[in-house]
Amino acid sequence: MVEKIQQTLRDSAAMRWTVLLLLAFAMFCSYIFMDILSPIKDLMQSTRGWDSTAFGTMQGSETFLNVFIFFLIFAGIILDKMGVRFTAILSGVVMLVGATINWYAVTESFQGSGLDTWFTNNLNYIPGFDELGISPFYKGMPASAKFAAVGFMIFGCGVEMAGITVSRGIVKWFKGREMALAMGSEMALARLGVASCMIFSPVFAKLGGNIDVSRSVAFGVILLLVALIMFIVYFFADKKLDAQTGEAEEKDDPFKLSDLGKIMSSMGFWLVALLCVLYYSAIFPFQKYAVNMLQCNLTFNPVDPNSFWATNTVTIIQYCIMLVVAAAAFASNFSKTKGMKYGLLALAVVSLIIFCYMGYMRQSAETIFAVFPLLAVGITPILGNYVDHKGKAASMLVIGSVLLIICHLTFAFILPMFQGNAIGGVVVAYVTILVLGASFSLVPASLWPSVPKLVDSKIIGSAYALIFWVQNIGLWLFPLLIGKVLDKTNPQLVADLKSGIITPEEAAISYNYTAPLVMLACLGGAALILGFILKAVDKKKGLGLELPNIQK
Ligand SMILES: C[C@H](N)C(=O)N[C@@H](CCCCN)C(=O)O
Repeated sequence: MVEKIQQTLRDSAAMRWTVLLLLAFAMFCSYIFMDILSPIKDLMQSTRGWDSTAFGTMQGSETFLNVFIFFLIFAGIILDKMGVRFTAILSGVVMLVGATINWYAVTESFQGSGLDTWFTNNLNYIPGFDELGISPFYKGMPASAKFAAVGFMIFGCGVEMAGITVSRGIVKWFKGREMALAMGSEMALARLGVASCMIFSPVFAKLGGNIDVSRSVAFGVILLLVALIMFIVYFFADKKLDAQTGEAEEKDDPFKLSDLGKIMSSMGFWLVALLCVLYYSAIFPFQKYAVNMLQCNLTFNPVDPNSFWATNTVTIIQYCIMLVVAAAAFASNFSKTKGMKYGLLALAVVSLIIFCYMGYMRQSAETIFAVFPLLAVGITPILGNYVDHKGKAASMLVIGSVLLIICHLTFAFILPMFQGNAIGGVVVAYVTILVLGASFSLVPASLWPSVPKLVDSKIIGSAYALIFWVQNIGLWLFPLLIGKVLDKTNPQLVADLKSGIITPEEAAISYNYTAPLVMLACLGGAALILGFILKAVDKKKGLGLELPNIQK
């Protein structure tokens, strides 16, 4: 019996974790591309003429096909019918195709091309969608932003498909083993991707002293090629596993439309799905504007371009320190002795302080914001472990929502008070970003492992597809809304920009972000109310959300 169990690939811890590394690294690359333009919003405005509405519409287009053409629901069906390895490769190809289109749209070669002319004159109106104000294009949107939106829509189909596929892949390889830790680790690596893109995207855009935003996107495209290679390697490992087990597990529970009905009749599922859309709408769309929000609210003293702090060597040193923070915090999860655990945590904290100091010395918003996903890298697996052994997932959702509200209100009302105070502003920004990072660990670490408690295990794939679909509605709407609210609440700035009183460069860093931030805090408020309702429903119906995943 023992001999038979040890014959399969997933029974080897090394093989299992290697497979996880392949999947997680593919997601790391995908998350880099997802936010590749976020830290260079100002450059998109100054070099490509994308105002906040154009930027927000383009960023929001990522989820358009998933939401309105129900691609995510089809992705769930494809996943259940065709299996994890086929869908993984398909999602990798779709991401790469979309990203390549997105890259071409922001290159110099696109400017003045036939496609540029065509997109300038067309796609100004999508019948049906336009009347509802939900079109991913609008009259006057720069052609490069429209074509980039087409690419980003396709990429969005691939990346969300990859998200549910990777979750199911992890279940396939880790079920009955360290599944929560594996999921937490995968999310941690994805967060490291976001931190990496915050640091490297502006570096590539400004490489060699001349600005070219397409270089950053090209960097993202190359990484997506690497992601595809990871999925191809995974394909062979997964095929070998199926050959060993003699089963095609992914086909055991085929997707049926009636499954959707079963999921939809679960109140707990809806509360979690709604909480998910509200919470994530206040995080991911914010991430796309956060760097610009800091540029607009903090006073940066220009760093001498010839100084040590302006060199790319510092970027690389800072990135290495970031890796030390992440690795030390992550490794502390596995340390056998208390001394080792606290030693690693102390190393993580000291490295984090050095990282923050370097961010301050570099006087750049993107390196300051890079600390946000970093904290999540370190503590998401720790919190996942906590949920596994101690439970309290619903309480963690509530605490995460409270922290979210506090952070957005601090950005809206307290940070602007420090304008002109270079050190005070950066300190408030760092503390708030770190607290937001803690919130972004509490919620994902407790939300995703709660889903299996709410629906039958046979329909978990469809449940993830449905929850992603609901969440994507918010991820589509809110980047767009933030952009629109920004332009509407800064009428003087928009008028001055139009009449040439201020340059696009000046305009790009002069927005007042109060209104969008209050809007995001309200989302947190709604998530908090749902969190309390969920806690009450959990208590009444005994959903088990506060119980540990691993029962002793
Ligand atoms: C954006 C995406 N739909 C999402 O929700 N991502 C989650 C992770 C979901 C679990 C993936 N294996 C996130 O917190 O990044």
